[in-house]
Amino acid sequence: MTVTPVDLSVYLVTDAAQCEARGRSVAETVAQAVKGGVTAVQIREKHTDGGDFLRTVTEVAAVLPEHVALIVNDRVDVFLAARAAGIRVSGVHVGQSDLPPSAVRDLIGPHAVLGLSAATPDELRAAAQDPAGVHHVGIGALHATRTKADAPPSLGHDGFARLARLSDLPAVAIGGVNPADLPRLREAGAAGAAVVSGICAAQDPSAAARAYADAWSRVPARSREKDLA
Ligand SMILES: Cc1ncc(COP(=O)(O)OP(=O)(O)O)c(N)n1
Ligand SMILES: Cc1ncsc1CCOP(=O)(O)O
Ligand SMILES: [Mg+2]
Repeated sequence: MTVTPVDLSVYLVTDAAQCEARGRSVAETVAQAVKGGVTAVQIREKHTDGGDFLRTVTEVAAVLPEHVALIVNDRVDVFLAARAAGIRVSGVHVGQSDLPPSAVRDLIGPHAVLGLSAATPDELRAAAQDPAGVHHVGIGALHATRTKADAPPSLGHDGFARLARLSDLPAVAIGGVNPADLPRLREAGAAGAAVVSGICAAQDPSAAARAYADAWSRVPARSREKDLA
């Protein structure tokens, strides 16, 4: 696995319904959020057909600066179709009930980002040992969330830190993450925070993203070894 480094510190995961409820498309929301400091974007479409999903990925890619990773949730076929069409997509995020990481890696190749959800010690250890080369893990839910009905139970900060410590993979927290959580997450060695409603449902996605980016940068980066010792 030789993946280009990705900044996951302020990781926006999109929700079309939340964006539309604010009168914006997903791409408009992403464009505003990037101005506020979002560093990575995942397109998550749970109720959309393949064609519309691909259109959204295409629209988002068109507004995304080169340095911001674009990750596709669940749909390896949409990632492959986008890449085949010459759209800059960085990788795929899958969960425990999606295609297994090894199958995804075979399809996306050695250079694409592969994110995997993990919510238990066994899932964390398996991710770390997976020869497919999982690039990072999404650990959640940090707090209760209304965005995902079947989200795993809340871990809280202590639970997140305990899980993150079990592997050397970069770990992002997800689920009800607010800007106030970011200093504690960074101190626990997190690579970042994945956020849906905190940005998609915000009146001003740029200001919301800036609040996350500022909160992240308030805590100096420390070596992961030191953080997790
Ligand atoms: C960064 C990140 N972490 C976790 C998830 C959740 O993925 P999954 O468990 O597959 O659930 P769905 O998002 O597919 O409903 C994620 N999407 N991103
Ligand atoms: C996709 C996902 N996976 C675990 S919790 C969650 C939803 C997080 O959404 P929000 O940031 O609005 O709580
Ligand atoms: Mg999934």
